[in-house]
Amino acid sequence: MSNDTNVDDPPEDTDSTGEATLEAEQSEQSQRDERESDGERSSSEAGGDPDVAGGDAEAGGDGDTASGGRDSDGDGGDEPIDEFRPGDDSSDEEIETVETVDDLGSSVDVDPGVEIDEENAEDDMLGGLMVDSTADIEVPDRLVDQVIGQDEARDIIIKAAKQRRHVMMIGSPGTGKSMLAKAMSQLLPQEDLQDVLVYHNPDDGNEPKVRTVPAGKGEQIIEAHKEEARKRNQMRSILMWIIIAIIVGYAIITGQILLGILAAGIIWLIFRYTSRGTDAMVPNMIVDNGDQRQAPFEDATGAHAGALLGDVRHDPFQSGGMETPSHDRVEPGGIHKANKGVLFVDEINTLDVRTQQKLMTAIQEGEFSITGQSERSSGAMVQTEPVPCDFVMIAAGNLDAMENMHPALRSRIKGYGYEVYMEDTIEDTPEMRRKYARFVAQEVERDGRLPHFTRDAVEELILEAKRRAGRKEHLTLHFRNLGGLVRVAGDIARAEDKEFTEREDVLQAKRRSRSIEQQLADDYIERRKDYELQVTEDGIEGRVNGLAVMGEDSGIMLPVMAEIAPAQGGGQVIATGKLQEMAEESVQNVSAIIKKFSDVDLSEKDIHIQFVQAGQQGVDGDSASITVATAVISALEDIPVDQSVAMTGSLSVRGDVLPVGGVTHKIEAAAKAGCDTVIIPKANEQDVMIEDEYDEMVDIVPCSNISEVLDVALMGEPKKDSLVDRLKSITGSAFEGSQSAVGAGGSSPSPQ
Ligand SMILES: Nc1ncnc2c1ncn2[C@@H]1O[C@H](COP(=O)(O)OP(=O)(O)OP(=O)(O)O)[C@@H](O)[C@H]1O
Repeated sequence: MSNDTNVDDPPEDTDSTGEATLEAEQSEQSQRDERESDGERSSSEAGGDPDVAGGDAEAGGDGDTASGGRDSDGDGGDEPIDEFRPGDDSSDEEIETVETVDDLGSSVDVDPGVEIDEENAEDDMLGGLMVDSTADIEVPDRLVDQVIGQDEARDIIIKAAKQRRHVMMIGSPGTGKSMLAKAMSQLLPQEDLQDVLVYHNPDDGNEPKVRTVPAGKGEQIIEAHKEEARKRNQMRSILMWIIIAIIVGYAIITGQILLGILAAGIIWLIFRYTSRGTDAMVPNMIVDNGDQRQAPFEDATGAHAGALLGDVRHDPFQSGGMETPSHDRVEPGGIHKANKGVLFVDEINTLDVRTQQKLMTAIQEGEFSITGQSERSSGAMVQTEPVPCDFVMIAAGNLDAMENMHPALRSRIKGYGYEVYMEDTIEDTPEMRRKYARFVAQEVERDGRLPHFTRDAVEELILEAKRRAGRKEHLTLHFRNLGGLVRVAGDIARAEDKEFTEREDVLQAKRRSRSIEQQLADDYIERRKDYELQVTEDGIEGRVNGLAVMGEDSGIMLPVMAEIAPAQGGGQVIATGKLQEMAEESVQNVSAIIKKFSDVDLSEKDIHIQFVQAGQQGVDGDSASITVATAVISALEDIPVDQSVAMTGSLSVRGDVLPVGGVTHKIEAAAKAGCDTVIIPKANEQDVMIEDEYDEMVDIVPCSNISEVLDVALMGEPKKDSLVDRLKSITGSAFEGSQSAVGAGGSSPSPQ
């Protein structure tokens, strides 16, 4: 045998030593088991345990033939395997040592690698970054340094990596949950990595043995076993041909040629049949970390039970020498491949309850046997010894995920780790804008084919990030969508063979990459125009152009109509479908004011409210409450509403107009629909980031009180003036005090 293999090389004396290799490994395994049962160690510590590694060396070198490949002291003795690391080999010199968490502060700020004009940083869209294009910006190597915003989540990831704690990240899609999980795997120490081998168990074929060895060692063991099997087969084959030659020779001499050929055939078959057993000696390496340069990252999102927990394949030939040995059919699950690394499960609630329970056991025990997942498969008969799965779990999802997740699993994560809510927006500061410029550089580098972005193009993207935040002086943290815009803009520039992606390309990309909701909303506006449902001229009593949000980034105009009729019994608010509740609330809010300025007794009236042509979408928040209030007051007082006005805002019982979300998209929708004036809550004034093209089309009127709303929206002096005066006298300016208590909610789940 060649001497350049390793400590596990089987000895020269093939047959006996072949057995010896396996026996030694197995006896070492059983010793280990005994030690484990004595509480001496757990399998999760196996990687660093010199006993195991030493035993391993013993196993391989049992025939005194441990080669000099790793025997650096030249004594021909056994080198303990735990001293072997992939990096030990001179051919592996280029392997970088992954920096560990100890090299990190808790909050890392990365130098963009360019000069900053501090004086003008505040006013500059790029926060004073003195660059001509993103090509001048340095992108940090480590993923954790590329994460923008989400400071709390980032600090927790760094801390959790140090302490090997589980983390649950809840938040909107595309805010960096899986990016942070990957970043964590770069922070975990690489030295702990292990290979996992599954062996045939001669005592019980249905309970394969499991053994862990330091990363890189598994490959050598497999090679040694294969070499051993090959040699044994070679010997058998020589023996077989000698016997066949003797039989054929004898047959020729005695003239019984046919009988001789038959006998030779039988001999050949017997040898073939029995030689299969030799291959069964080769272990099955189910986790191979030999080439792994960092702790493993396993994304088990949407994985079925087998992919997550491991499986044993079905064997259609279960007897007659045709069967595949059970250890060879063992497949690892994500939990096993993530051993010593990170297991990331997004939308954790989509895992079925049984799988979540098993995942819980795996987290608790740090090891989990592999068995066939399908009851009807022959794999279900097989159950391996426990396989190590000492991973850090990062569970992710949105708020629903948390509600539907197994409470005990959540408690495991919470009890042994951290929970963090991902932010949707971040304060707009010069430093942050510099990071957003770096984000563009990161995305260009990640894609690898896009032309770098000019300064103007980056400015336009940062402006879009502001716009998408829907909250004053904030930037959106929905980076996946923003990254999508970067890619579309880059693709446009690339298609035109440009050296750089320019502002014009970003503007074009914005038009092209409209969301489905935006496309629907535009289509909706067009169709309403066709049928003349959109009224944007004259005055109509009890009809108000309300505004709503569709999806995350588009607005829609939804007229509201009110009609007052004498009540049959007690007065009621009548609206259609699910909107009933919302209409009732709005009417209740306005009723206190109505009682003060009007003699009409609302309890004697039925108030009918119709959200014209509305589906359920867009009007489930309370942003339509000033719309409903205006429609009701107009119907009650018989004063027409100017149809060129659209409005959005929430109403307090005292008549204050409170802030709402999505004003930018709503204003744009009103402009598209042909309105001249849009009433918005005063508190939302700074959230307005409409595109230039709509600037000229509409007047934006911020209002803080219902009297101001009615002053703008109603027509027909002097009736209107007297109403507004009466309202002004009864509704104070309680607003100043109340607005701070209400968040704009631009990106919160419901306020629309
Ligand atoms: N905070 C961030 N900083 C920099 N880039 C980010 C950030 N968040 C997301 N990205 C970019 O967006 C891409 C998608 O993000 P990621 O897959 O981490 O989102 P997620 O929160 O896991 O979403 P989902 O829940 O839909 O899987 C990332 O690959 C990265 O390019």
